Amino acid sequence: MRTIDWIDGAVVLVDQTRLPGEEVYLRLDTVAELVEAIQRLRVRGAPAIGVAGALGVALAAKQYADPAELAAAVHLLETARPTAVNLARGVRRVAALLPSFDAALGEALRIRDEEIASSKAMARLGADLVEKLCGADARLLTHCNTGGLATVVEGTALSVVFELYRRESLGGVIASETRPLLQGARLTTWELRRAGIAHRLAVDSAGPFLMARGEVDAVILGADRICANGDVVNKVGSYAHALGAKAAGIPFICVAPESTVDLSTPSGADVEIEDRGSAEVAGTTAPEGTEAINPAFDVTPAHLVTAIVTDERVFSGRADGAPAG
Ligand SMILES: CSC[C@H]1O[C@H](OP(=O)(O)O)[C@H](O)[C@@H]1O
Repeated sequence: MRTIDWIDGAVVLVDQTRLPGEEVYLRLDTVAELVEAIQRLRVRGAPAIGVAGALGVALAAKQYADPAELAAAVHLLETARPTAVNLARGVRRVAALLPSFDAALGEALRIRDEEIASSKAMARLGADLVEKLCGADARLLTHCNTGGLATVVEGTALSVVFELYRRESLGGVIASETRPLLQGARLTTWELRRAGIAHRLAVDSAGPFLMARGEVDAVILGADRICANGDVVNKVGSYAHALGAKAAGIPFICVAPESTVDLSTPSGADVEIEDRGSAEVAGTTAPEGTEAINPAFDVTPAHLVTAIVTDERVFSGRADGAPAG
């Protein structure tokens, strides 16, 4: 089953807030329902929300005949979450074909199919790189969730893990839990268990120490936006893992499709980092009224990134191909 798809005139997606306990599929018939799903992370992950936004524009074309209402719906989709470039990019690409519903849906389905193909290509390129850098049986640490749940099928960084497993060249996987929403603890473990891949869970802050202790051969994770200078914007905690990898002298590998590369954004300093508010961090743990700071993403500077694997290339340094400054 795909994470998200267009079925019988509606967007159908697995509600990731119900995982790992319940695999529940939602049928969304309105733009408002889809925007809520994106904002609540019922659907999440840069490529997946790019597909969601694209399909949402088709939904809008079906729902709104009035041009002003249609434009308002498109804006709600485009701004549902600010950091992953895929969302706004997918929305804008399909919105260019409005008001035709058929043209919009056709383009949205092309974006869906492109992400499916991207996952397969990243799996091959990424597994080749891990074997080149680490030899066989690499012990990998991964952060957040980058499997099929973050795309449509297979995933980005986790598609490399799946490919190494298929090649019988995977030495182990540590999934960091990824506070506060626990994408690693809830979703990556669910995907690895379903695939029959042995793994262990670790608290986020253990990552650098496990690397220093020689228990990790490479860090492999995804991205929400790769900037022109090669800075990687990804789930908060990625930067700490990158510092740990640098200190331990092991590779730090980012895996993301070209749809996540944004050459119009010069560096990570130019990216809006979504702050999701106190409640997700303070929750029921901290005393009532405790204020929390909750950036959902952080920026790993290009100099800490060993390599970026996309569906088309493997590179280090600048993403735009310009000479290093
Ligand atoms: C393959 S994209 C995965 C990427 O998206 C996640 O963010 P969120 O769960 O908030 O949508 C995280 O940054 C992952 O690395």
